[in-house]
Amino acid sequence: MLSTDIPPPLDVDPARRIFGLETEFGLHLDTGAARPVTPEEVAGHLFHSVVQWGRSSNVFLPNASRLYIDVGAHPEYATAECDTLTDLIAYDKAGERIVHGLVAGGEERLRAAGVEGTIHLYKNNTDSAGNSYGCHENYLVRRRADFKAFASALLPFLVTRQIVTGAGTITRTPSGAHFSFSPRADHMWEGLSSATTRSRPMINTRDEPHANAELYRRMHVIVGDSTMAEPTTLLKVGATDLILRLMEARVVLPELTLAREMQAIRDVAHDLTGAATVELADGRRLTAVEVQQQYIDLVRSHLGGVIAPTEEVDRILDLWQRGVDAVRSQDFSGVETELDWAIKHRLVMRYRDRLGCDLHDARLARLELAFHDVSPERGLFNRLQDQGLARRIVSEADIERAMTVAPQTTRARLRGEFVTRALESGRDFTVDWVHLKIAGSSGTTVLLKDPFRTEDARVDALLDALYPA
Ligand SMILES: Nc1ncnc2c1ncn2[C@@H]1O[C@H](COP(=O)(O)OP(=O)(O)OP(=O)(O)O)[C@@H](O)[C@H]1O
Ligand SMILES: [Mg+2]
Repeated sequence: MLSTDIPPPLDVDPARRIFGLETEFGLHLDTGAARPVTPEEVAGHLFHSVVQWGRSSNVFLPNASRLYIDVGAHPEYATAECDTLTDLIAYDKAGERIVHGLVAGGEERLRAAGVEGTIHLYKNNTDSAGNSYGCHENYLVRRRADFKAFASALLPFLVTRQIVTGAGTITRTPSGAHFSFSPRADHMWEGLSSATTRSRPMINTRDEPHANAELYRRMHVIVGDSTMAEPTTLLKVGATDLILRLMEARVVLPELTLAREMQAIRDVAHDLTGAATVELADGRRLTAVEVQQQYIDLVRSHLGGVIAPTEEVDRILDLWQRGVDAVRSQDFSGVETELDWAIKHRLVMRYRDRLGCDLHDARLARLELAFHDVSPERGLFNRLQDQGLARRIVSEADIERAMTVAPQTTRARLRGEFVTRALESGRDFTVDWVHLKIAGSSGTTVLLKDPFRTEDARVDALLDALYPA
């Protein structure tokens, strides 16, 4: 039986939103092995244990998140649907731990295949061959006829957001090396598109809401850098959410349409002084600092109106303002334990000074890579965080729980319970963002179109069906 009867949507608070983060990890094998080892072989060994229990290298986990190997042998982890930013951060961090948890088994399998080596997983955005991979942000928004114009209106914000939420990177050019705000900026080719790989847009407009398509769209932002520091992730998603809230309430945004988005995103990325200007469609020239300040001021002017004041909103606005101020004043000390680019900038510059080298030095490239290593022991970011040099938002207990238990306030709760119980029962099952199904049997499929629904009698029946009397 295919059960498509959907319960009526719950009375949904318009301020509630579903968030999800997808992260692709860089994979590298450090080995002196005599024979060549392809990334596919390494990925295969890394995912061996996953395939053992999940019968696939593309699975949904008991924490309701998705783990798979993407093209190019990049492991990808997509968080379950979260409806709070703190949950989102905890599930994002849980993903780093989960992929790191595969490393020891992968190395053992490699050893058995005659290859001694260390597997590194990097939560970064580019590899040494110049490939770019990303962190995709997903925001549930209400469906509207003018979605493309709506998405387009977000571009000036996204192009300039990197001065606060960029991951920071050493950029090497034939004429030297310099520190830039974002490694991803140079790999963006257009503003909007429904394709991802071929054209590399900032927003992917493919209409795949993973929800009731009459009510919702999924805003799929693919321009952002993967971020290590919890406050940076809070700001990246939190500030974007605030702008989306204003746009959904039909607040008129300041006229900031860019004349040439691709030129602008590169110019902003490569100018750490914040003095470079971008050209607007109306001929004005503004700095990224000025553009971001307009968005901050707009949000502030709607506090208490469209935007309910909360401690979290205060925290986002405070960090956003301090980030913009740091670029404006060129004194980065106010954000160097919170914003990824500033944390990395401080580390890189200290090593450069200590080594007496210039930014082109290969040792600094290795330092940058080690910053993104997800290993709690080897990862430099993780070590800085342990030393109190990177601030936290969530607790260790939150992250540990997020590794095995689904978010309880969204549809993910139903998926998490189904996956957990189906694995316990030993029954075959298939799951995606909107379906739960016990394989074989009578083929019962439950369609979960409402991402906010946490209770469902059809899922209870499905759970019962896992253990036939
Ligand atoms: N209705 C929804 N609105 C917003 N985000 C959602 C919704 N449903 C699921 N998500 C989130 O969207 C992300 C989907 O990740 P996934 O990697 O499967 O992306 P995709 O764009 O569908 O596919 P692919 O990466 O294969 O192109 C997850 O983080 C998930 O939590
Ligand atoms: Mg994905």
